[in-house]
Amino acid sequence: MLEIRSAQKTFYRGQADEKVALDGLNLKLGTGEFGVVIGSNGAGKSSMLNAVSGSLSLDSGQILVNGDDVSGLPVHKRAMRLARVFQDPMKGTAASMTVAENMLLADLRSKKRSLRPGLTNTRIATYRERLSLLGLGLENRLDTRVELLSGGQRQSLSLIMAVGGSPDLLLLDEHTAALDPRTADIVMAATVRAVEQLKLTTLMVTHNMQHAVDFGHRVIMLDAGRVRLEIAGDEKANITVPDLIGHFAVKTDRMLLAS
Ligand SMILES: Nc1ncnc2c1ncn2[C@@H]1O[C@H](COP(=O)(O)OP(=O)(O)OP(=O)(O)O)[C@@H](O)[C@H]1O
Repeated sequence: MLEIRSAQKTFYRGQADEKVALDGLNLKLGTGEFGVVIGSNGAGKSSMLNAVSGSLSLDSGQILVNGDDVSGLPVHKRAMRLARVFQDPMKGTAASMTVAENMLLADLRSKKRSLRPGLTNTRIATYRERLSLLGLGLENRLDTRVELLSGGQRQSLSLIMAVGGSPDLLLLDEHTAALDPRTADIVMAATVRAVEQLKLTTLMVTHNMQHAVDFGHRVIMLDAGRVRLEIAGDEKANITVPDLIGHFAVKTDRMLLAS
């Protein structure tokens, strides 16, 4: 469960280039719920994910994960409960380490630091099984250094590493945006499978309106640092890409009228 309460963040407050990134943002996501976040450039999507993961400190407001207020916790403490996959396939994995070593690193992230078992046969078997879900043959490349993988393979590995520890919250930050369409489909299919199987509470930011239509339980549209629109249930099931784009257009028309 995720709850964002009255999140406020202003960059360069009081200066000529003051930017309000989050303006009293409120959002609730139930356990196992998959929310898809859309919004124009500068709407506050990344700031929201950064505030949840702890890399951006709020001016005021709270972030609760499964009812616990994590607002004061640094990134590394929150990382034991949250997993995040970034847009850049190079970001989520350690290039000079092998696939298996990366999987082990991800496993240890959510464990107490005193417990440091190595790459045991049991672990290797588990990693093979997890990776085989992708259908990319990565389960046969456990000893390959990650820098030798393609961007799509690396991103798929990042996803499997992120969901491996069944995090309380999964943050997907345009995680398929840098991939070719076929690989993006593979990563999205693996995402949906993992989210459903593990009942992960998930927040996915995307600029891909087809993905917003096809995936998730709820579309959350941000605008100027707040939630402007939420679409769920039957409305979500029946929404089309032009409908969604129409919501962006309304904003543009309003802005034109105001100018
Ligand atoms: N580190 C920063 N310093 C100054 N201003 C920032 C910073 N990060 C974000 N902003 C500003 O905060 C506002 C929200 O930005 P944010 O990156 O959260 O939007 P976004 O919805 O993720 O946009 P995009 O779709 O372009 O990634 C913007 O006006 C942006 O210029």
